[in-house]
Amino acid sequence: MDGLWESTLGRLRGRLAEETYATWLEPIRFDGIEGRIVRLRIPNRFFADWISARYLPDILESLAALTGAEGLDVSWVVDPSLQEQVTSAGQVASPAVADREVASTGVMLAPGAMLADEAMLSRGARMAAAGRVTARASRPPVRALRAAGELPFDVEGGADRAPIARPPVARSVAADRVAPPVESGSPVGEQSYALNPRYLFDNFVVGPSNQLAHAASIAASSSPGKRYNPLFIYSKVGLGKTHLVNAVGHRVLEDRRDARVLFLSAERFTNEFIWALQHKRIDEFRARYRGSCDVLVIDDIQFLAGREQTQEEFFHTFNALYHADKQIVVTSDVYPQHIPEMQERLISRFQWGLVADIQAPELDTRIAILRKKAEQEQLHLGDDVALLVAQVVQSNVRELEGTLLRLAVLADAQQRPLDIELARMALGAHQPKGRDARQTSVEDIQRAACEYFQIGIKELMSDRRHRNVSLPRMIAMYICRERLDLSYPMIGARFGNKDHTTVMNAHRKISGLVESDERVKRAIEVIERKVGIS
Ligand SMILES: Nc1ncnc2c1ncn2[C@@H]1O[C@H](COP(=O)(O)OP(=O)(O)OP(=O)(O)O)[C@@H](O)[C@H]1O
Repeated sequence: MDGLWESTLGRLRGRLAEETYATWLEPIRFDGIEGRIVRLRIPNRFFADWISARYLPDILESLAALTGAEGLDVSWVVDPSLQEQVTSAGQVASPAVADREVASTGVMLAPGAMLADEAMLSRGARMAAAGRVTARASRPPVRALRAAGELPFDVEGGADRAPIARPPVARSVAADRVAPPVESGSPVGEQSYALNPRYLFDNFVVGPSNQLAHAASIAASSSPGKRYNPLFIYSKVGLGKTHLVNAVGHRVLEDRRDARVLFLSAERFTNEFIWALQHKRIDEFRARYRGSCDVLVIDDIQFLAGREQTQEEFFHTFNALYHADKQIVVTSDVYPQHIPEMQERLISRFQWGLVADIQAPELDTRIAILRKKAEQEQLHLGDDVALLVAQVVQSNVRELEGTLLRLAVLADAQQRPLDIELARMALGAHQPKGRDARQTSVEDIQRAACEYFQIGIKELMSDRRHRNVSLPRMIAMYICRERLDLSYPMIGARFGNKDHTTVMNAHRKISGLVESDERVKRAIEVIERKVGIS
């Protein structure tokens, strides 16, 4: 368990100032995971809000990647004995009082708020970490945070009536205790702190499955607001939408350091909107999203489904930005028309610019992603292990990365190299066995066939009857029929809408040749081996 927590912290450590790390992360005690609940002990309640606002998504993401658990949530336990560690980091504290009083004043620090410069971490915040926040003393730190651009609004006025800071729910903020947003304020490009620093174009692997979305993202970021506005990217979960749109934000800031880039989830947009309404701060909210923003990136827009009032607000935000030539980037898990309970006028606006999808990556792209990830994590990854993992995990890049990291942790725990034996042992239960090739896709087979016969995918899909093309096509169809659980019409549809009789004929013909023609037999063997179903 300790190793798991250490690995999790290790991933955060490199990205934070040493002082920040020592102040906020070192004092946390990890008491394990029960079911989906991660048990964390903290010195005082302030930690719960602070960590939630800044580090919790990353912590949970790491834990999920390392353990394979999904939908993790946190249970916080205040343990005043940990206060010592905080104070020994250079603070003076009166812990128990502070903890009780922070809870009772209900001063709430923006769960989910955008990151302020860690290096600018205010003394007030550190005092709060050290428990020096009392009912009255809580105000200076909040003011200090505001001054440092870490809190947007004056939360002091409503402190008496403000909701009590409850243990936050990871990744979702209940609408009745939504967080105030962080205001822009000063330093150049400070809005970029909302962007995930790991999600760059440089470490995004491009393949046929994401080429269009990638190219459109590059174009949108090189001339924001001019081409592809809005840019709408959709895909199933874990295929790189968030990564790409973060990369757009980073690229815009690289080109123009003072650009105001706002990145947030639609959930957060909703929560801030409700908060602003409740606290009569709607003008500030609008100024932020309509007036002082050059690029607005909204992740997971489908979250607005059925939320009429927020959709209305977003509609006006969209119009204001669009007419001011500001870039809008939106992601979704489905095509605009398929988002349920979404206003027609929004759906049509989403299609004004460019709509690009990301498909599940092909085998080669999956392998390249694994290599890139291994390079980043400084893991030695043999070709055979990369191939095996890429064959086993096909439909979700997050899962692909998680599998690799789990193997690395396992190798570490067993003090042995991350080699094919270990990978086979660990992934054994998931390996395609014999003719069970559910993990292999038609596209994988098509690509492998094209590679073997040195023809292009377009030719394979075409109606050309020249033997150089028709033989590879028939062989690919034959393998699909033999190895995948697909009907003739289904296969035909995936080969450029061919009739099912074409597939039947191909299957019959190759079934005959496989016995008599060594070259055909060999081609089938090699292609099947390449896609992992030999
Ligand atoms: N082409 C790629 N190259 C490198 N890494 C990738 C690629 N695609 C996805 N990833 C990685 O996979 C993980 C999941 O990606 P991301 O969070 O962007 O997916 P998503 O589509 O936004 O998922 P969700 O729908 O769950 O929000 C991230 O760690 C991301 O860096």
